[in-house]
Amino acid sequence: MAAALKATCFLQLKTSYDLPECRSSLCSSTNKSFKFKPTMAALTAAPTVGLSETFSSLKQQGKVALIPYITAGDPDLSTTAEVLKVLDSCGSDIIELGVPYSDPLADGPVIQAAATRSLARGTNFDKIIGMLKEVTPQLSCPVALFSYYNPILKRGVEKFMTTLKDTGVHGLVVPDVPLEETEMLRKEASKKNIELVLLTTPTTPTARMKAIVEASEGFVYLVSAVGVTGARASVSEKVQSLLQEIKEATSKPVAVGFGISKPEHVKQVAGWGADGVIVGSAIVKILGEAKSPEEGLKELEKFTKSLKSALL
Ligand SMILES: O=P(O)(O)OC[C@@H](O)[C@@H](O)c1c[nH]c2ccccc12
Repeated sequence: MAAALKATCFLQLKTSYDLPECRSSLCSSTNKSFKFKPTMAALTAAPTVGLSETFSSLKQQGKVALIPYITAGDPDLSTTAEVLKVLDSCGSDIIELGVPYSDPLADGPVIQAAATRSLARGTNFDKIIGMLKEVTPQLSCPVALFSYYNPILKRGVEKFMTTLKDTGVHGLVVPDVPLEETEMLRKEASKKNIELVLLTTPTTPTARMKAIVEASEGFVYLVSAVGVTGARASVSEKVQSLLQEIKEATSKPVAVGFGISKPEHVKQVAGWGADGVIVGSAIVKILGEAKSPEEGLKELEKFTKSLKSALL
C-alpha cells in the first residue's frame, strides 16, 4: 500500500529536453518531506489538461477525482505556492484555489477567517496571478480558480478571463453568479478555453438543476448540504439520491463538496457514485492552525495522503 501511495504521490515532471523523467516525491511515504527545487528545464512540465479531460481520463481508469480547496495567501503566498505543489504531488486531481474576498457570503467561519487573514497580509488578485505564473508550469493537475462574482465584474469579464488563460488556469468557479448571468460569463470563459463550473444544491428545483447541469462546464458541483461551507460530522444520505437525479440529467462528471472532512466521508461519497470529491474547510483549517508554514505543509501532506488512500 505504501508503495502504491508513494507511486501516486510522485510528482512527475516531463521535461521538454528529452531529459529522463524527473521524479520527486514532495509527498514521500516517510514522514520526512523536503522541498524539491527542480531545474529550470524540469520546470517546463508538459502542459496540464483541463477539467473535462482530467475527469475523462480518471473515468477510464475507474478513479474518482480528489479536489482540494485552499484560500490563496493564507498564511502567505509563498506558502500557497508550496501547498499547491504538495497537493499536486500527493495525488490531487484538480485544485480549487480561492481568491480571498471581503464578503464571502457562502463561506463558513473557517474559510472566512482564512480570507480575512489573507487580505490582512495584502493578498490581491494580481499577486495571486504572479504566484500562479510561477507555479502552474510545475503542476501536473489543473487549477480551477474560485472567485466571487463582484471582483470579476470590477476587473472586467474579458480581461479577467484573458488573465486566467495567460496564467495557465483551466477552470473557474463563481459561487454567487446568478444563473441568468452565467450565459455571458460562460461565453467569455469559453473564448479562452476556461471551463466555468456551476453549482447545484439540495434545494435547487429540478428544472433549474437541469439548466445548471446543461450550462456547467468541466464538471457539475453538487453542494451536499444547505448553508455555508464547513466540515460536518457526516455527509447527508440525501447526496446519494441527488447524485442519481443529476446523473440521469447529464453525462457530465459530478463532484460533491461541502462538509466532507474525513477519509470515510470521501469513501462514502465516492461509493455513492460521485466522480469527484471536494474538501476545503478541513484543509484550510490545517493550514490556519499550524504553528509554522513548515508544520502546515507536513500536516497537509499527511491529511491529503489519507484522503487519497480512501479513493484508491
Ligand atoms: O469547505 P467545505 O465544507 O469542505 O466545502 C468545499 C468548499 O470549501 C469549496 O468548494 C468552497 C470554498 N468557498 C465556497 C463557496 C461556495 C461553494 C463552495 C466553496
